[in-house]
Amino acid sequence: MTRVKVCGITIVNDAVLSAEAGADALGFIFAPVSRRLVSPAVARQAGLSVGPGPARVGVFMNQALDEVLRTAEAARVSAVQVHGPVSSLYVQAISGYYPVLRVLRPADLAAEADVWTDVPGVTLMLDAPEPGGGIPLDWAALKAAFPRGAWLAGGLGPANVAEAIRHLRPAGVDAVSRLEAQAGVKEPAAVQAFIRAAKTA
Ligand SMILES: O=C(O)c1ccccc1NCC(=O)[C@H](O)[C@H](O)COP(=O)(O)O
Repeated sequence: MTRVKVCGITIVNDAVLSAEAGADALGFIFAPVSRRLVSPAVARQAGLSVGPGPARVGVFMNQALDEVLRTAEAARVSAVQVHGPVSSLYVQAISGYYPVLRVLRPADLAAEADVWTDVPGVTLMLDAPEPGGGIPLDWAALKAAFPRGAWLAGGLGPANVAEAIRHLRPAGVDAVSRLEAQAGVKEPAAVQAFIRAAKTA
C-alpha cells in the first residue's frame, strides 16, 4: 500500500487529525523561505501528541549541516527531508543520523538518481521545481525514469492522487498545498480524502 505523508504541519491539532486519518508521515518545514515554517518546539509537541505511529519528517532546504542536525534533534524528528542543490556528502552525513528523503526535480534525475540507488537510509522523492507550489509533475513523461521505491510529490491532492499512483506506483506520496484552508492550516476534509484516495488506489 502506498505510504502517505502530510506535509507543512504548523499546528499540533493538524498533526493529530492527520494521524487519526491514517497518515504514515507528518512533515514539519524548517526552511525559513517557507510560508509553513514551524518551530522545533511545536514540531516536538506535535510528535509527542500523535504517539509512536507516524514518522515525523523535518524538511530542510539549502541549510547548513549543523543547523539541520541541531534543529532535527530539538524537534525530535524521526527522518529528514533534503531539498536543494546539496552535495552527496552532505546527504550522506545526514543519513548517518536520520533516514533521509532526498528530494529531486525531474531535471536532476539523470544526474543524481543513480547515486542513491540501493544506498541504505536514503530514499528518493520526486517533486516539482518549486516545493510547496501545488504544481503537478508530468507523470506520463516521468514513467520510464521514475526510480523504483521513490516517493512522489508536487500538486497532489484528493482529486488526482489515485491517478498519479496508477501512473508511477510510488512507494509514498506527499502533499501540502491542496490539503490546506490557508498556508500552514489544514483543511480536515481534504486531508482525510487525500489519505483515503491514496490508500485505496
Ligand atoms: O511547502 C513548502 O512551503 C516548502 C518550502 C520549502 C521547502 C519545502 C517545502 N515543502 C516540502 C514538501 O514536501 C511539499 O509537501 C512538496 O513540495 C509538495 O508540495 P505541494 O506541491 O504544495 O503539494
